[in-house]
Amino acid sequence: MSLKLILSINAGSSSVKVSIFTYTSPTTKPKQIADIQISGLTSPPATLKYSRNGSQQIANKEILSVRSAQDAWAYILNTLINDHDFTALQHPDDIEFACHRVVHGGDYERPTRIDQDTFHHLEALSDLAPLHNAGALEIVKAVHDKCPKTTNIAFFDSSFHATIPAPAKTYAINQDIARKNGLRKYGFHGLSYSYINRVCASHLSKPASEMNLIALHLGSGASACCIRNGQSVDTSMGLTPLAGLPGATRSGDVDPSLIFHFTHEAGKLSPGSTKDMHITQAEQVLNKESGWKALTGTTDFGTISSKAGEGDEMCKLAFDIFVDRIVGYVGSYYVKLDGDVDALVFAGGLGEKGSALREAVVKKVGCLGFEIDRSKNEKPGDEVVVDVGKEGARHRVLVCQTDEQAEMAGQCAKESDNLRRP
Ligand SMILES: Nc1ncnc2c1ncn2[C@@H]1O[C@H](COP(=O)(O)OP(=O)(O)O)[C@@H](O)[C@H]1O
Ligand SMILES: CC(=O)OP(=O)(O)O
Ligand SMILES: [Mg+2]
Repeated sequence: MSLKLILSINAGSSSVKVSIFTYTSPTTKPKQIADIQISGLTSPPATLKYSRNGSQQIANKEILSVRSAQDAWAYILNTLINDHDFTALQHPDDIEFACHRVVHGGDYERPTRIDQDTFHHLEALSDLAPLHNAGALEIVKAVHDKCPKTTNIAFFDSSFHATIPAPAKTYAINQDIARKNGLRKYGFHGLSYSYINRVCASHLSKPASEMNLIALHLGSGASACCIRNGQSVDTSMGLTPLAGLPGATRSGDVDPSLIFHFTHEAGKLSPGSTKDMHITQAEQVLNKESGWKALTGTTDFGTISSKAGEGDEMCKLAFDIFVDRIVGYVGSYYVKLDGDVDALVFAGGLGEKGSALREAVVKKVGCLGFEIDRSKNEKPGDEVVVDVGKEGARHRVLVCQTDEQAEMAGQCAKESDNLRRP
């Protein structure tokens, strides 16, 4: 019999990333054997990258036909199955577990096997994560159809934030209605924060349960997380991933009244709604037509950052808005941690690649004891965690190559005996 595989699927708002792992037992760490991703879904043409056993097979191939998470998944599965040299994955039955990153998990606090009931519960949450859940569930359906023997497990971005205390997660609104409708802060990017906490703990030789971090996951969607003793005690996203920091197409926090002055049709159903997902014009505007795209015309922060450096006015404004909002969270979380901070951590596409952004943020929070080492910051290298702070500074600054797929695979292997279908 061939080796059993875990396939981890991460449907982000601008990308679909899939990693394939082998595993032998619940106590051994899964080994990544292939990684394939399609990114740039919000700034076409999308590009494909594929590597197997550490060697690159495809580098940045432009694929004009792919425009959605579903297209991306179909393209990825085809690429894997048609790679006849990928001997570990020759047949769909080789995949024992498919791990799906599901952004909004409502009250789910643990990874959950997806049966019909769970699927319907998650469908009901799609309206609360309009850039994510519906796409992820389409992929679940496709795996279910194409790989009938595979067990599908949902891993929730919101689970890591189940520890946020009441004052931080409660909105100051009528609590009867809040409870009835589940209106509270959930928080997202939790798979990433869980991974960041663990690998940074190992980098600093500290137990994961004693880590105090201000962690920034800055991707197409961006958030900040305050971690005390290895647990989330606050985060910037809220009921939905719209709250907090701006993103590629998201406004982040605005005065809630703003939308009624922006359009008189705020409450009407948006033409962007589908059979499975209902969103209002307000949600359409603030989730899909705002952020970097609205300010600069592009969702690629790499481009924005370099144009800002060349003096483009709107790109500079977008860059400065981001720095302004990020440092607001760093200051707030520094106070929540009573200044007892092991590190400020940058992760996610922009956090890992955006050296100018890191430099600008760290400079602004210099008064708290963070300092950047410019040469380390320019080229942090390929290690999972790298120090980019100045030696001798009061607090450390780290860059972490976060890996939501590895986080899911690790948790899946550990709990495989419980997650397997009876
Ligand atoms: N060199 C760069 N500098 C700054 N940002 C970058 C750079 N390269 C890519 N990015 C940003 O990273 C984003 C993708 O981040 P990622 O975390 O992979 O996205 P997702 O939210 O889809 O998971 C891109 O949209 C782009 O804005
Ligand atoms: C929650 C969220 O915004 O995720 P992503 O950054 O992957 O789009
Ligand atoms: Mg992401």
